[in-house]
Amino acid sequence: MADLPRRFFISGTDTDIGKTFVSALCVAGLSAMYWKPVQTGFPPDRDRDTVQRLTGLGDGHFFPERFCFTEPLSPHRAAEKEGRFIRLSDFVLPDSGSRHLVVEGAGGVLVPLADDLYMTDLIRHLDLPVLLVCRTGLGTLNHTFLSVEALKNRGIPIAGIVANGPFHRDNLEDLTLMTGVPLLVHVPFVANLSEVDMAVLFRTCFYSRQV
Ligand SMILES: Nc1ncnc2c1ncn2[C@@H]1O[C@H](COP(=O)(O)OP(=O)(O)OP(=O)(O)O)[C@@H](O)[C@H]1O
Ligand SMILES: C[C@H](N)[C@H](N)CCCCCC(=O)O
Ligand SMILES: [Mg+2]
Repeated sequence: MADLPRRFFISGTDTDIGKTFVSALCVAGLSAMYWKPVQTGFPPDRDRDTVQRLTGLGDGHFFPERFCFTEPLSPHRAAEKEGRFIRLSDFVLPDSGSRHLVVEGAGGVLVPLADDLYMTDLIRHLDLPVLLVCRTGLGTLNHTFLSVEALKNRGIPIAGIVANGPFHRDNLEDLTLMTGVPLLVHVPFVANLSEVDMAVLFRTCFYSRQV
């Protein structure tokens, strides 16, 4: 099984890349706790609810967001539109006890939380290793290499890459060979989410290595 730390931060190479989907996999497969520190576009978007729907787990697996903003924007702009301000001191990592803890970011690794405050600053503040979610197709090499460089340059440990989407052997090999970051797992595209058992899919993905 791909080694996963007890507590980790799921970031990605972009928004809409599959962080919540991969979070749901990990929460289901590890019976973990889930925390989305900053949610924008709520309502209607709430990743916490999506993870609960996909996993079928009870409220006890979910910590409340530290910030929810209405506008579906970058957190710094969403906060500004509500006259609010995000500071690092606002964030305290919740205690998940003996359970795994999955923390999901918003967008990619350098999304701004405020002027001169970025998602990477939050990751370092929480002192968590990163699972970096990327797409599998054309374009992922550049996006992933840029994200890996941003994390490495800030001394943020990367637990591994999660390649999310249709299988692409060359890209999956290059992603790890050219970054030195382990490819933890390839998550396939699931056509019918209503029929998938996320815990089973987690074990299928994380216990059997495809490349
Ligand atoms: N492997 C997959 N199979 C099927 N659908 C997927 C898969 N990965 C992601 N999706 C779908 O793609 C959409 C975007 O995924 P997701 O919400 O996880 O992105 P995100 O990175 O969490 O976005 P945000 O930055 O807003 O948090 C969702 O509708 C999700 O269900
Ligand atoms: C609204 C969206 N679903 C995310 N929650 C926030 C994504 C911020 C992306 C900012 C950017 O990289 O341009
Ligand atoms: Mg999400």
